[in-house]
Amino acid sequence: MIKVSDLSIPTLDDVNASNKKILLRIDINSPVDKKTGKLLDDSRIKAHAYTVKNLLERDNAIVILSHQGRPGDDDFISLQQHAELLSKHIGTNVEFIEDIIGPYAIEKVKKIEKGQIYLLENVRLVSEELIEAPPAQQAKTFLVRKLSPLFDIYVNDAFAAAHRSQPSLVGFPIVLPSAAGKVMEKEVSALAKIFNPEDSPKIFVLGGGKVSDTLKIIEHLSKNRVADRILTGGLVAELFAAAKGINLGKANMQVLESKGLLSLIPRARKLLLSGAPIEIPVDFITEKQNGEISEEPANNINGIIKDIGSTTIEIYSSFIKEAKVITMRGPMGIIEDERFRNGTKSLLKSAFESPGYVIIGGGHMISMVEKGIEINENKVHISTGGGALLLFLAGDKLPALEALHLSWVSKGGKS
Ligand SMILES: Nc1ncnc2c1ncn2[C@@H]1O[C@H](COP(=O)(O)OP(=O)(O)OP(=O)(O)O)[C@@H](O)[C@H]1O
Ligand SMILES: O=C(O)[C@H](O)COP(=O)(O)O
Repeated sequence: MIKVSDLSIPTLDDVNASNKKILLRIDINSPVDKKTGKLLDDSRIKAHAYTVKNLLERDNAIVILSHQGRPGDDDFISLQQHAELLSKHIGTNVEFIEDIIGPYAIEKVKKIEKGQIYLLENVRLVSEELIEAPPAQQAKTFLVRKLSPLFDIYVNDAFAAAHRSQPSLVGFPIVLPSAAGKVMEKEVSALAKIFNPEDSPKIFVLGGGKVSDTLKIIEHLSKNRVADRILTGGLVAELFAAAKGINLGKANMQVLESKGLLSLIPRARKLLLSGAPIEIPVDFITEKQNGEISEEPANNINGIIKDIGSTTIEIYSSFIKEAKVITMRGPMGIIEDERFRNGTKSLLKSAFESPGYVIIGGGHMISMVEKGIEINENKVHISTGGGALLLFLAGDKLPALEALHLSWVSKGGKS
């Protein structure tokens, strides 16, 4: 049992997860190379392999659900590659089932035997999965009604998706005995232990491309007064620069417009005016149409913004070195291109060298942590979460954790 504020979260040891048919929700949403469609990083797959192995050792039959990307985006792809990588990390074959709730999947799941592992297709192909609603409502979806009668236990290991109130995350705990998996347990207990609200200064380094989500997170961090300083990069920085009235040039404003981000400017401006401790880069690495790469001050931009500049790196690094806790999510630049990785790499280096505690989250950010470097677990927590991690640190109750709590108390705290 894990206690998170007033929530009681059951673990695998609380639900007798042996010799059972288990529905396991994981989050193996991974960065994808736009050109080749290949996965760029398998950190999340590796992390969840540990839970699957644990369930396998307990003589269970395991059916796995996960999502990848969002409909309409380049990284909204099949889970075929994920099944291969999961097999590699577990050391046992994970059969990929190209179906979710159709007759093929249902027949396969009915016949699954102990020791077998199936990975169903990307759950976001089921349109219901994209609608957020309270657990009781999600329990009535086709997804939950079709799959739940085929299982004994539901295990939620998807910490990285725990901030979404989607059927695969909050619907099943209403109808099945449920528990947190090993990754969920490790994340929640580690973060609760290391993240002391009293420790300051707390610095958040927030970049990447999920601007709308990050804006919401900054609103929460600011409202709950959790952050002493928020260092922005990536498209998040561009939004705040535009909100501050900095002229980023026509081409960059067009990038913001094409991503539907201009409508977020009033909210970003409100945060700035309310005194939220948001820092904006003073220079950027840009690329012109003819391929020329330059470093330009924020108030005189001619190319397209691709990374933060060297003065920004210097200033941000000095803040990072003074912090007690540094949380980083979302890269500073377009890291898919090697030429624009320097900002992210340099800030990661500063964080690892700083005396403060470092929490790193988000698929792209994790992929930038050098493979093979020694991580001191007493000083660094590499989280599988991105948005979920930050909302958890902001003090929000995550819907998936609330649903596990509901499941537990509805059974009188018994399995
Ligand atoms: N200036 C920029 N302009 C456009 N895209 C950018 C810029 N800076 C970063 N990005 C893009 O942001 C994307 C990563 O952002 P994202 O918010 O998904 O981070 P993440 O670490 O993967 O977090 P999560 O796992 O929570 O999604 C990359 O594809 C990168 O190219
Ligand atoms: O990468 C993430 O943050 C999680 O997989 C959740 O994905 P989402 O932001 O598309 O819901």
